Amino acid sequence: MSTPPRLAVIHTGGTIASRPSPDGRGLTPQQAPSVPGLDGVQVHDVQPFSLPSPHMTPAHMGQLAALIETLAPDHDGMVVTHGTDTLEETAFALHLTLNVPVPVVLTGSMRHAEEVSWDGPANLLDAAHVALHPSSRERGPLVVIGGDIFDARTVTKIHTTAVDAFGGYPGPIGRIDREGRTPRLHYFARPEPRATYRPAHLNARVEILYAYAGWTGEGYAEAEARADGLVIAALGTGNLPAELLPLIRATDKPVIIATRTHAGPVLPVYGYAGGGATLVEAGAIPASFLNAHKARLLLLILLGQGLTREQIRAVFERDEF
Ligand SMILES: NC(=O)C[C@H](N)C(=O)O
Repeated sequence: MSTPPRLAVIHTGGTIASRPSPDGRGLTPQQAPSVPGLDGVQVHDVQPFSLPSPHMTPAHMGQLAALIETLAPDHDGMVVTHGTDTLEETAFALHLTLNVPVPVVLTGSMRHAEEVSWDGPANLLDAAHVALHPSSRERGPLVVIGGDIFDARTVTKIHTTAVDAFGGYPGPIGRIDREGRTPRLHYFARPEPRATYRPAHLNARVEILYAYAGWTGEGYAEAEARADGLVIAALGTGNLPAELLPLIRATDKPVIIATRTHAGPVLPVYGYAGGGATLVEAGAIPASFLNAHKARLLLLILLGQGLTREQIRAVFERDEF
């Protein structure tokens, strides 16, 4: 008799575990959900935290990675339930640090268990099927929401309330549907090799600044003084008002230029003061196509690994993430 597949479900909180609190003060994580309708699978539930995801920190992400590494040898697939607000950050932190052969799939819900349109059970079942499917191996941590399968590098939350709240450029890398009770899973591309990192700590201070028309650098000097590195959500292909150029030139800390635009790479093409070409010439590092909060996590991890500014530049330039 063959042994049943073993699935670990790691619960961290979020709306998928939330209900209206009895004191009428709004939704709070209260009860981890169970996977519905998974016959013939040995499910092992673990609950390291019960957090709304805005309370998630890099330290929690590090604890989660360590837990996944401990559980991986005894499981065939792993699901992580998570609040959707910072789900993409945890997924990316795991993508950068985890090196386990077992598929790891993050999911959450946009509606809570007492709403008529609760999306938790279907997302959880989809995530479980994806995690146990052999084609999900070697792809790094995945995110499954609304039947779409995303990779951790590009996925992002694109809507505050819709059930299909996740997207990102260029979009899903796969799709899961069910024919009756049978899962039908398709991937649109082959797995790719990816770099992983082993930071000694996740304590570096990395702050994000958000650019806007008329910004003359308010907040920059304070952030630069206290942080180990900065990320700027800059304009378009990675441009800033002219006032930022001398400020960036004056620091030898890593300053990563991401974009506040929702898709596309940062390219140092403009030569006017503050244009991307001048920022790079002044020492800034383009974030490639990572959004500001993912670029922040990569920088945090590279600083925790002890990399110099030039080594950090090489990682971003070569897309080693
Ligand atoms: N849909 C959700 O899970 C949102 C919730 N605020 C969270 O991220 O914990």
